[in-house]
Amino acid sequence: MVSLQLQDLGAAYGGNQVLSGISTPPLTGGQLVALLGPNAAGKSTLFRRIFGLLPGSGTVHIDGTDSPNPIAYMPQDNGSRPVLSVYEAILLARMQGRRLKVLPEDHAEVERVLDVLDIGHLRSRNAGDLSGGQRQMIGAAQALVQNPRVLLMDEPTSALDLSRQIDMLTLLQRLAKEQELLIIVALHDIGYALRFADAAMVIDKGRMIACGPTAEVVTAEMVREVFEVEARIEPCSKGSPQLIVERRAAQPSDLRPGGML
Ligand SMILES: Nc1ncnc2c1ncn2[C@@H]1O[C@H](COP(=O)(O)OP(=O)(O)OP(=O)(O)O)[C@@H](O)[C@H]1O
Repeated sequence: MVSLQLQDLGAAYGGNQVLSGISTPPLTGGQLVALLGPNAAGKSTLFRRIFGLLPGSGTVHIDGTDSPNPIAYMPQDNGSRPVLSVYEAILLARMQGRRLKVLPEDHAEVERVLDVLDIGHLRSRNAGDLSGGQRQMIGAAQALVQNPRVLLMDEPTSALDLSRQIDMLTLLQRLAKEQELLIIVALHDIGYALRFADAAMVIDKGRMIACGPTAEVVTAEMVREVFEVEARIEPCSKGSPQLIVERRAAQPSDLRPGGML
């Protein structure tokens, strides 16, 4: 089974150090892992560093696979290629790092992901003419069609409506289990992390705060410290944990004369 371990990763843009000392225990396939952190914490940068788009210190270890391209990365905004149809854009993603000749199995894979994501009706549309949510679904298709063992997805639900958010996270949870993939999703919705993720990584100001089983990592204390919000985590009537946000946590600056309190 695939496993990914980060050791002391760092990354910088120019002279600006954005990530440092990011380490994890081995994260094994079969799990959906939520990557959590406030705006500008370094989540996208961490994905770029793991995927090899950014140089930096430290090591990314991948074991348990002989795939030449074990990792796929879905960026926050996959941009658009107005000259391609949706089908062609997904096929192009499939061929990256493979070979020049398109084989029947490549077309079969494109058909498979169109079907899995229920976006077959978009196949002939111009990839540049899609809505934000449709573009996000195409981005997911472009990552899945590469048949990765490790899938990094940067806020894959941010542009989706409520039912599609649930569909997407349910699908990722199922794919992780059925195909023993390691799927890491950056999320802003901590409630979704509690509901869907087996494990969670929390980063803040470019540092790893916690990494482990979701129930151990996502606590009211962590939410207060990292997200500056007072919240409770309580089981809903069906027994699953949910986040109940009460208010913004008081900050030292709020206590100064003229501050919020
Ligand atoms: N291409 C870049 N050049 C210079 N600085 C960058 C670049 N991309 C990101 N940064 C900076 O790196 C820091 C981390 O950004 P990053 O996009 O990784 O955060 P994030 O956790 O994904 O944020 P968000 O939740 O807002 O998407 C920020 O201070 C950001 O301004």
